Amino acid sequence: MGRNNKRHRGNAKPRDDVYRTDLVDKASMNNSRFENYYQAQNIVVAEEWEPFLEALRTPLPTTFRVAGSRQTAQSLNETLRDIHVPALSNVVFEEQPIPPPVQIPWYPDGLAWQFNVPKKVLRKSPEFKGFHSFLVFETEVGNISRQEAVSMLPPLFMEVEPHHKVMDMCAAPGSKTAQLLEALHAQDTLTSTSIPSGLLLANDSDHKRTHLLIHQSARLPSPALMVTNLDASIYPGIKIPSASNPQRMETLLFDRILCDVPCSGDGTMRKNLGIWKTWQPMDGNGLHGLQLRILQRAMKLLAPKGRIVYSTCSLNPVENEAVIACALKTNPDFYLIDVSTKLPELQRRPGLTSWRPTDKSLKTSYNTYETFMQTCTEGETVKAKMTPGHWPPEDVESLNLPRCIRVYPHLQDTGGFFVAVLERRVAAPRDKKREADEPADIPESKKPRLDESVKEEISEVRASVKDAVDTSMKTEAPLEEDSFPDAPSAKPEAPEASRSPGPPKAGKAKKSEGGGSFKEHPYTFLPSDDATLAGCIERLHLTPDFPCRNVLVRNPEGEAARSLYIANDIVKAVVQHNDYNRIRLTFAGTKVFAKQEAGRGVDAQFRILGEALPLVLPYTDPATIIDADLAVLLILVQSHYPLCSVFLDPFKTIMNDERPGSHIVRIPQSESDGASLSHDLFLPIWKSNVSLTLMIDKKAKSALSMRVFGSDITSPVKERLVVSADNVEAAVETEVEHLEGDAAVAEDDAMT
Ligand SMILES: C[S@@+](CC[C@H](N)C(=O)[O-])C[C@H]1O[C@@H](n2cnc3c(N)ncnc32)[C@H](O)[C@@H]1O
Repeated sequence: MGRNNKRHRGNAKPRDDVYRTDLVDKASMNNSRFENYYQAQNIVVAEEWEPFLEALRTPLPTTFRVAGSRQTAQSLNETLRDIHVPALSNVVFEEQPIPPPVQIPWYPDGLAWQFNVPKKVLRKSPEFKGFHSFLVFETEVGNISRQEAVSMLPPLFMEVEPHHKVMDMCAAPGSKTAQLLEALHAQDTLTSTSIPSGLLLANDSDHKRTHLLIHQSARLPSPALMVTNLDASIYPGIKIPSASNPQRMETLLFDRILCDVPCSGDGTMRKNLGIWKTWQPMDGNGLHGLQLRILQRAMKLLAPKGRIVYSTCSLNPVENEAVIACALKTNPDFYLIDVSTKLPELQRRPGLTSWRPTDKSLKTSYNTYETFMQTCTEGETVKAKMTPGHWPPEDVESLNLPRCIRVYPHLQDTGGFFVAVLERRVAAPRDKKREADEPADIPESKKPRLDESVKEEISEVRASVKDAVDTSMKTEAPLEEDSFPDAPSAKPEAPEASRSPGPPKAGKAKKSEGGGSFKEHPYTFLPSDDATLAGCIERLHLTPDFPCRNVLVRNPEGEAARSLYIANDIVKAVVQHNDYNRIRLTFAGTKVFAKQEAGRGVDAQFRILGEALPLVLPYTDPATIIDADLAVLLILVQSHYPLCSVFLDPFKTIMNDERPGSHIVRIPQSESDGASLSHDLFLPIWKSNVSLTLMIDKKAKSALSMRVFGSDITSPVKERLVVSADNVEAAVETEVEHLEGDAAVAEDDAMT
């Protein structure tokens, strides 16, 4: 977003309105610097130039994807295809036909969609209004993710498998992290393990943004997730015990690394209109150094035969092909993979082999670094940002740069994007491990010999480290990406600097960028015979194969007090063998159990968190799962604390006989009285002395209600029980229990 980007707060017009391209005059979407620069680069052939510019000036469609690895994904997609799309197929608004949503042709299994409907239609057309509410609800519970189409590409090229060790170097706010997590969990079913053996380490140098990322990722709770807050360009080696000899420590190398680096973001102009006004070539020139250092660090951390995906939402070759070329030249055991047959429906253009950087003066673009230098007088500050690496190397043809992918707005009505997929040839693991271990400042004597131009590049890069850090916030994924127009905010207030891609900040590097004070609670794994844990396992009917040695707590005392988390073996190994302050570990694993007051005369005990149920279910004794039906579900969804006595038998008798505490109910796939459930549903409930509660949050309850009963039938506020003469005592008891219970949950939430 441009320098003059205004922030919108309080009663000001919401950002979404201001930045809608259909509300901004097309005539103001001009920038001769931009046009001259990109014409000089020949980024598209002459006949495509006008369609390219025209597409850039047209509103970007709304795009979303159905979250892939959830049990509900397929049936939700069917609901979209078979119910919503037909219902939206003949909508006419103010005498204009409005096209229904369509599937994005290249996205696997048809799980990604797009539609292009003005906000007015979403608000006023009854058909689209209903569809919009459906999207908002399903987004809030994590079944749908609003994401720009092109931003869905990098994770697809990663080809992540559940056993992979994956790193997302610049991860916040986390839309791609969520996709990577889904891929790690791709094999989840309710009968197989829900704990992948792999790892996803998501990192971002902005501390506040790492918390947004954690919030986003909570939609797919994963014991395989870790979040750190470091500068990716100097990411330290992480120690884990060697697989062959657990007494020996080795450096963790990753099978897959995503470098979705900070960039100038001119591929997002259809959405971030401020860029039209402010674009200038130094935006990209200034970021090249940081982008290169992040990619080079990723190369050091990659396992032999591993894969790196480098991506930007910039069209600028200086931020794209130039970075790839420099990185390949300094790391000859890497090469660009030919991915031309992957996602065959994706229309793309090849990477460039020639480009002509220019500087602030914009007088001309220059063929070579040498010509550029000849035009500069000594001491011109602008030179500091231009290095030989900004230009194509002499042997550019040998690097296979056309294997990079360029996506342009006019090809398939998307944003502009760049992706390169790099693989490491097999190399001696010993050397690779040592390189990975070394931080950025490798002693001169140990450095591999480099040719002169590369040496010069590196010294320039080092000289501009501070500068690059200042500019690193230039483009961050805009945070509204995750919600639909008019949707209530589902996330904490975003930090000011991250609301939109902003201009480089002058002055010192921000404290939060991987260097300031770090105040997170430590991570303590409980002994598997911990008495509280054993009690929890017994009460929740967990099977002996439940991985109790992987349960951790996060409080200064290291006690099983209010919340229990679970992390898989590799996350545990990283936590136990690395100082969490050094790697600025902000999050590890996922919360599965929380303590809850049980009511009068019953001890507080742990309950299963609704969102963690898919994780815990494979470890639950099936004989203890209580059968219910759509009539039971209707009452649980409609009321907050229905008395056991309001249900019909056999459910009523079963629940009356159950002890107070956490239980799981199963509602089989069925249809009745207009309600329809397309697959078996498992839900956590809580039994107090005399009543039941469905233990999922309000939004999840509403989304469930819409899905099964066709509308939101949940009670807007806590209803008071209708008290008749024969249930007055029970009703009073229920109210007291829930007041106690609510207080405990509120306290618990505040603690975690
Ligand atoms: C393009 S955004 C990433 C978007 C993210 N991958 C997603 O899909 O939601 C770039 C991110 O890089 C982060 N960043 C900037 N400089 C960094 C550095 N030196 N190390 C790590 N992260 C950095 C920014 O805070 C920003 O969140």
